Amino acid sequence: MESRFQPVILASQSPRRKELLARIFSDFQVCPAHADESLTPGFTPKQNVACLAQRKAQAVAQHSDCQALIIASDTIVVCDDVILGKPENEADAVRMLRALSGRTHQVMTAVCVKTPERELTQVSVTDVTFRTLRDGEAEAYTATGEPMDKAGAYGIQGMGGLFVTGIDGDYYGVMGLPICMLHEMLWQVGCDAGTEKQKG
Ligand SMILES: Cc1cn([C@H]2C[C@H](O)[C@@H](COP(=O)(O)OP(=O)(O)OP(=O)(O)O)O2)c(=O)[nH]c1=O
Repeated sequence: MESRFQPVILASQSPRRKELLARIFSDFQVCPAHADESLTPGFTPKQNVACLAQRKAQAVAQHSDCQALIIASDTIVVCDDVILGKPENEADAVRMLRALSGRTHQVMTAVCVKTPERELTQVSVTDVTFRTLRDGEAEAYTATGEPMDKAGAYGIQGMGGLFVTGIDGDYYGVMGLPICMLHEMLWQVGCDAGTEKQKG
């Protein structure tokens, strides 16, 4: 069975998500979502990240072909119930990295899959443990620029991986797109993405 949804649209500007979605679909469109990314007071971190992914999917759906399959995602880092999004500036990045030093935090990535008939949202949660950072390490890492477009101010797939002593959960969820969970969700909405790449 082939996907009956055309086209497949990734509602994201993230190069990591594009790279990871290419493991499932060989052909898809990329359409960055312009959605309100403010948090909702009173929501848990899980509810907030789910809501952000839904907003991104809905924003792109408004301008899309009626048979489109839209995939949107949002990633947050949660440390002691405090949500860390992308750092606002270098000082903010250093502050986040120091908060994560020597501790275990959660990375939550929500995925929203939207078809003409259905909208399905799920959240992947992964525990990530950082070793204790030495004096000056947070500043030196921030100066590389790598933290600036990433939730929690680090990239596990880059030099940020040097801080990680272990993870419990989905590595790809930490990177921004949990491909195993997404693949299962695609089945649930009636898109047979198969185990081999197919045309979107
Ligand atoms: C924790 C962590 C986050 N990230 C990234 C994934 C996300 O791209 C980013 C969190 O920001 P998001 O707001 O989830 O996504 P984005 O702005 O990059 O892209 P878009 O909204 O258009 O989809 O942090 C990593 O790349 N590696 C990591 O280890």
